[in-house]
Amino acid sequence: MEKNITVILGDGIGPEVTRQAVKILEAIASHYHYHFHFRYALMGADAIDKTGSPLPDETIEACLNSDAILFGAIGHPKYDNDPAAKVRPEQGLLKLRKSLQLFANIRPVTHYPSLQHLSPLKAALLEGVDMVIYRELTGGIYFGEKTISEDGQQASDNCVYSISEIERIAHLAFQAARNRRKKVTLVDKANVLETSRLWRKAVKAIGEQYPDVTLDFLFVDNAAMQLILNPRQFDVVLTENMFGDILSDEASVLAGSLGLLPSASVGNGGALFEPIHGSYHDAAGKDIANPLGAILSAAMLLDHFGAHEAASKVRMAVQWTLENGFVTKDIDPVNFYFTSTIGELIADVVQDKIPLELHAENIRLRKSTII
Ligand SMILES: NC(=O)c1ccc[n+]([C@@H]2O[C@H](COP(=O)([O-])OP(=O)(O)OC[C@H]3O[C@@H](n4cnc5c(N)ncnc54)[C@H](O)[C@@H]3O)[C@@H](O)[C@H]2O)c1
Ligand SMILES: CC(C)[C@H](C(=O)O)[C@@H](O)C(=O)O
Ligand SMILES: [Mg+2]
Repeated sequence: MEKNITVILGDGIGPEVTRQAVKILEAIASHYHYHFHFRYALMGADAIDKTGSPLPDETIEACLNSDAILFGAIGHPKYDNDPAAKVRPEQGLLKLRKSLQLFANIRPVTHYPSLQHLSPLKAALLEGVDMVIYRELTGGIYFGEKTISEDGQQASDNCVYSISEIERIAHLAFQAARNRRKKVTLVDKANVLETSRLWRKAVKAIGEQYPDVTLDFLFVDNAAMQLILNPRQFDVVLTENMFGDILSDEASVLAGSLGLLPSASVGNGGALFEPIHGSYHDAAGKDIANPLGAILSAAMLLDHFGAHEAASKVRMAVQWTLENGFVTKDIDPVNFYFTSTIGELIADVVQDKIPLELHAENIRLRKSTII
C-alpha cells in the first residue's frame, strides 16, 4: 500500500498529540510494509503567524492532492480572548472542511471498563456503551450568513439547511446502523426550529429505504440528559452541526476524558482524521496531553485505507495501555506517563516488540514526577 498523508499539526497540544499518531502510522507502515508519505502543512494560529492566513492556499492544495489528512487541533487564547479579531484560527478549519466537502463528521464513543472510575455514572449504566455520533459538518448555523449591526448592538447567525445536505448524511448514518445495532436516533429541536422540522421530514423519508433500521427522535435538550441518564440506548446518533459539536464533548465524559475521542470527517472524496478536542493551551509543550484521541483517529484513517487489521491492532494496543495503567495525567493525575512515552509504547506494541500478554509490572519505564 502506498499513500500520501497530509499532516496538519496546528496549535497548542495539536503538534505533540499528532506526532504520536504519526509515530504509530510509521510503526504500522514498518510492520505491514506499507509506504506512507507524510507532507506537513499549516493551519490555525500557527499559519496566521507564519503567513497571515489561517488556511494558506498551499494547505488546501496539499490536502486536495493527498489520500488522507491527519490533523491535531487549532485555536489560541489570544484569539479566544479578542472578540474583535478579524482573522481567527477556527476560520481555517471551517474553510478546510467546506473546501473538501467533508459533510459527515463521525465521532465514535467507546466505554473502557478500566476507566469506569472516571465517569460520574454508575458501572451498570456504562457497561456496553457503544455509540457513534454522525454530525453534519458543512452546514447549519456555522456557515449561514453572519451580521453585526453598524453600532455593534445586534448580531445574527443564520441557520440554513437544504434537504440534500440532510439526505446525504442521513444515508451514511443508516448505512452505519446496518452494520451495528440497527438504530438511528435523530437529535433535533423540531419543536422550535424550522431547520429541525426539515431534518425530521427528510430523515423519516430516507428511513423508509432502511426498513431494517429503527428510527427514533429526541429533542436536543432531552438528548443531553439521556446521554447521562441512559447512554446505552444510543447506537447511531444523527444530528446537525452545532448539536453534534456539543453532544460529542458531553459524550466524552462517558469514555473518561475528552482526550480519548477520535473522529473521521468524510464526504465527497476527501477524508480528514482528528481528535475531537481542541488546542488545550495550558498543557501545550508539557508532554502531558492525552494522545489517544489522535492515535485512535489514525486507526480510523487506517480503516479508511481498508487496512482493517492494522486499525484493530492500534485499537488493541490502546486498550492494552489503558488496562495496564499507562495513562496520561487526565486519567491519573498522580501516576501518569508522558504523551511521548504513551506514543512510544503503542508504537512498540503494534510492532509486536511488546506482547499484549505482557503486564505493566514487567516493563521498566521512567514514570513522570510532578510537573
Ligand atoms: N478541532 C479543533 O481544532 C478544536 C476543537 C475544539 C476546540 N478548539 C479550539 O481549542 C481552543 C481551546 O478550547 P477549549 O478549551 O474549549 O477546548 P479543549 O478541547 O482545548 O480543552 C477543554 C478541556 O478538555 C481537556 N482536554 C482536551 N484535550 C485533552 C487532551 N488531549 N488530553 C487531556 N485533556 C484534554 C482539558 O481539561 C481542557 O481544559 C479554542 O481556541 C477552541 O476554538 C479547536
Ligand atoms: C474549533 C471549532 C470550530 C470546532 C467545531 O465547532 O467544529 C471544534 O469544536 C470541533 O469540535 O472540531
Ligand atoms: Mg468541538
